[in-house]
Amino acid sequence: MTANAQRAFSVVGREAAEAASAPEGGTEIAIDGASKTFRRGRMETHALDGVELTIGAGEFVAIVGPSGCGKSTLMRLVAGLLPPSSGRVVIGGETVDGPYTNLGIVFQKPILLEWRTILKNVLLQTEMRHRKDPGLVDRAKGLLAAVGLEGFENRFPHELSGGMQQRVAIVRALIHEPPVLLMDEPFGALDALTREQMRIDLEELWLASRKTVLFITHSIDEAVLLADRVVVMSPRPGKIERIVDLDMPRPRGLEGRKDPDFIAAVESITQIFLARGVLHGGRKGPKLVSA
Ligand SMILES: Nc1ncnc2c1ncn2[C@@H]1O[C@H](COP(=O)(O)OP(=O)(O)OP(=O)(O)O)[C@@H](O)[C@H]1O
Repeated sequence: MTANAQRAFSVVGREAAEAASAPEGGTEIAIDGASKTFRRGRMETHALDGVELTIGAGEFVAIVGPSGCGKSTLMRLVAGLLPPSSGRVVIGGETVDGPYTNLGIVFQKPILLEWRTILKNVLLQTEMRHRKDPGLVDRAKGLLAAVGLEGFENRFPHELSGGMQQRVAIVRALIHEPPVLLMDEPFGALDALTREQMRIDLEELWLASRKTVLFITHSIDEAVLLADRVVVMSPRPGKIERIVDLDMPRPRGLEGRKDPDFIAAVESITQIFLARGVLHGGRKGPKLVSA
């Protein structure tokens, strides 16, 4: 699958660019002082507080933070699915003021339509956008093959494992060649081995297409192995606590874990969570040091 994915994705990217003038690579995302407070009656939840972050075109940024710190809320602001209470999100120079469609989203659950085949689940994305570019079916098949699903095009979701279904969800998010990919805990529901493989495959897909990726995860390891920068968020109301730059060579694959920079980055993020009381070392665990 490894060499296959590279090949299929660069071919798919080239064909898409030729057929639909879709941009290769990503688009810059600027989050400009975004805050969000949810209100219901007299109840207020201050979910996000003044988040300031620019994600460069083609950059892979991961966000880690404790449960409830506003990670999904931030993603929904970027996608235009929620309006910020203050501040704004700008994608490719355009202020987001409603659902932003030139992106792909992958959630923790694949959310496939049981009555549609795998191929038709993927093509749903293009049907909703009224896209009729030539070669769409071939492109969908190429992407499915690139994620190891050749021969499953005419199967139904219940015939696939959880990991395979999540691969379909990733293909569905990529079929319209969006310059931006938002991923909210995409591997959170998978077993550890499948999750590891998905992580390796995602890095390859990204290397071949260089989309701008915003990736939310609870796993420090996953964030460090995948990202160019890891954004560490504070407990609610979520603020950016620290941004960790990662300059490890790619592809990081399985070997990435041996890199001294990986070990140092995981340690430094763990210390931030220990210092904030998000993690506890246990009796034999690491001592709490102030981060
Ligand atoms: N639609 C909503 N109405 C009211 N409160 C909400 C809404 N969506 C989220 N919240 C609240 O905002 C806060 C942040 O939620 P959010 O889902 O963004 O956190 P998260 O960091 O993604 O959490 P997790 O890691 O557990 O998925 C939480 O306190 C949540 O209860």
